Amino acid sequence: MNTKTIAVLTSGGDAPGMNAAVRAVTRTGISSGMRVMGVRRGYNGLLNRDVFEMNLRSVSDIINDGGTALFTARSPEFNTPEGVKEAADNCRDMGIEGVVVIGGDGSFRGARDLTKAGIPCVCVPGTIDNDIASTEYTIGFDTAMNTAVEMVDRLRDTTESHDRCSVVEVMGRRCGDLALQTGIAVGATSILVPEVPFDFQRDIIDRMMFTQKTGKKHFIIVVAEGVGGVDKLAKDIEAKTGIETRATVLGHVQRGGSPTLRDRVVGTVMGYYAADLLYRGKGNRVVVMHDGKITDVDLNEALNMTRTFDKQLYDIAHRVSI
Ligand SMILES: Nc1ncnc2c1ncn2[C@@H]1O[C@H](COP(=O)(O)OP(=O)(O)OP(=O)(O)O)[C@@H](O)[C@H]1O
Ligand SMILES: O=P(O)(O)OC[C@H]1O[C@](O)(CO)[C@@H](O)[C@@H]1O
Ligand SMILES: [Mg+2]
Repeated sequence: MNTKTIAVLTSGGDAPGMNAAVRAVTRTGISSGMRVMGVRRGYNGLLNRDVFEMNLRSVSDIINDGGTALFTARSPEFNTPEGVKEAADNCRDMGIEGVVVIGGDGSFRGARDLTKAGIPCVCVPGTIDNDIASTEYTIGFDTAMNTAVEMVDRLRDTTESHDRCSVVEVMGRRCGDLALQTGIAVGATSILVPEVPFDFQRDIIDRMMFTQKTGKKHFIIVVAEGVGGVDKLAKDIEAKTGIETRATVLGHVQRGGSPTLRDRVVGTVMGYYAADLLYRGKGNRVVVMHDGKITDVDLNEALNMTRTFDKQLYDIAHRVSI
């Protein structure tokens, strides 16, 4: 049986490209003959019934916007058995037969619970962290990487002018992908990620001293948020090397901005795919990128997968930063 009324929401941290996905879900759903409801502020919108019917023009002029036009939230109220039941009851009451959830791993766990409570969900990976095991790519990652690179390039100008060292923290709570890609692109002397334990002397100081001997006078150390501690690290580096060192946390600036071409295109294709799955009566799925192609996997299986960090790329990064 085809789903006749579906809803779409964005949840967790916003990510550039979420709007492209919302737009594609809406237009694919409507052009397939379904009603499409927009839910504001993630799972909170299901609890508060903050839901409105979308038309083809509801999603005009958002493909180029950062953030999410549906707003987002982290909802502790939903993350309880009572909250999930209330959200599912509200969906039934409002005639919502399936939900597209655009968000990160936490949002996917919420979608699994909502599916179990009788409302089939299809998940779309939208997070700048790229930390979802079932997919090679999450919407927002490319824009965030490019923003981080632009910001570190600016830091490099001042770092170089002063013969200093800059320790810069990029986002990524439990995932070093953003740090790794950014670190490579800015030629960082060291990249610290939560997936690979580091030794302060061997992986930072010795590297700085080695490159200094061959004439290097300024240094960039990229640190993932999941490693943290950049202020202390900067002090320790300065104390050990005598090189003036500054710490910078890039923070939420990395989540904003107009999405790159890649995030608009991947967001569009994943959104289309998600609405089409619900149209074909398929729930409990995650839309993923696998070998560069968009496909789907079972939601429970997706949540049981473990992510592998690209250690080979990490090693290459350090081989060439000497
Ligand atoms: N284990 C869980 N069971 C049910 N719902 C959950 C669970 N974990 C998270 N959620 C719901 O999903 C919301 C978003 O989760 P979370 O804050 O972890 O962000 P996310 O989707 O992982 O995105 P990101 O990490 O990219 O910011 C939570 O506020 C909560 O409502
Ligand atoms: O916006 P908040 O709640 O401060 O969350 C920050 C977290 O969200 C993320 O940006 C992912 O969306 C993480 O990289 C970061 O740890
Ligand atoms: Mg998450």
